[in-house]
Amino acid sequence: MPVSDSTDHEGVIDRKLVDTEETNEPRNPNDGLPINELFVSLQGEGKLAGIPSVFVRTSGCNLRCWFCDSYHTSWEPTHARLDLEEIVAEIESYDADHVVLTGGEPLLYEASVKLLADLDELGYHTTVETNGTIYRDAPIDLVSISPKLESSTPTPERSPTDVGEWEQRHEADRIDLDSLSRLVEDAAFQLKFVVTGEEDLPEILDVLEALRDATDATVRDEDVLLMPEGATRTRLAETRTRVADLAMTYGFRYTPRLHVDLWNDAPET
Ligand SMILES: C[S@@+](CC[C@H](N)C(=O)[O-])C[C@H]1O[C@@H](n2cnc3c(N)ncnc32)[C@H](O)[C@@H]1O
Ligand SMILES: Nc1nc2[nH]cc(C(=O)O)c2c(=O)[nH]1
Ligand code: SF4
Ligand SMILES: [Mg+2]
Repeated sequence: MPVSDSTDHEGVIDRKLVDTEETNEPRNPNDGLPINELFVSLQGEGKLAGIPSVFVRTSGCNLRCWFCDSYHTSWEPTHARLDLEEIVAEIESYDADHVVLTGGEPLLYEASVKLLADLDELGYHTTVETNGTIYRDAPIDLVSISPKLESSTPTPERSPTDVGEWEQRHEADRIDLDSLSRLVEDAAFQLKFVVTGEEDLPEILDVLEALRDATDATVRDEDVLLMPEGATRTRLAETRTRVADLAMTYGFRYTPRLHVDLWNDAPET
């Protein structure tokens, strides 16, 4: 069960701790990681949906999707800085053998590599949720890549706050074929595209064609998942049937967002 109030759990993050340091700078892994939340839930998305998993959510992102369901890791980063030992101790206090490292963008940080190596040594199955723009050489059991389409780009009309420089930065950085190639070559992977409608499909086909040209790894259609855009039950109800139909039409896989069905947009779920 998700822990609704992290202060009830041993070794915890005080979610009220607000640290707005700039998080995109490389740091010494010994400095730990900026952690927005750490909780146990069911993996809600992708090939491993339904598996009890501990989620470690780093704060800070190099992109700014207008629809980001983790606003406090991207548009308004909020976190406590935890040592890797504290993070591992908190993970070990839960009864789960799957760990999902997510964010924000967890591969911004060299310390994520050290955390993944420590978890690997302890025998955990690790999934990394990443936007695919940054490659790091790390022991990962499943790299869950969610390349960002044009429909994710924030504009003054569809931005949760002042868009500033982010329309250009997001658009320039959202697809990096070199990183995508190296990520799919290194580990078992899934490509999980956030989809709103049919207009997203030509770009997905283009990204797949470019990736298949760029890599020797085999990218099967069953590794490609269409995920409905929606951070709330209400929004998902508008998108999911359309996206399921598109998966059938194009021969890709559909992934639900089980946690949204179960717990809507509650934190730590
Ligand atoms: C918050 S992101 C963190 C990891 C990484 N930054 C990324 O985007 O893959 C975790 C997952 O949530 C997805 N996501 C974020 N907001 C969403 C929304 N409104 N609807 C559907 N999926 C969303 C992302 O595409 C990604 O697969
Ligand atoms: N239950 C649950 N499953 C998830 N799978 C990926 C998530 C993420 O935010 O990366 C996520 C999440 O936030 N909650
Ligand atoms: S890349 Fe991920 S964390 Fe960053 S803004 Fe987009 S959905 Fe949010
Ligand atoms: Mg999430």
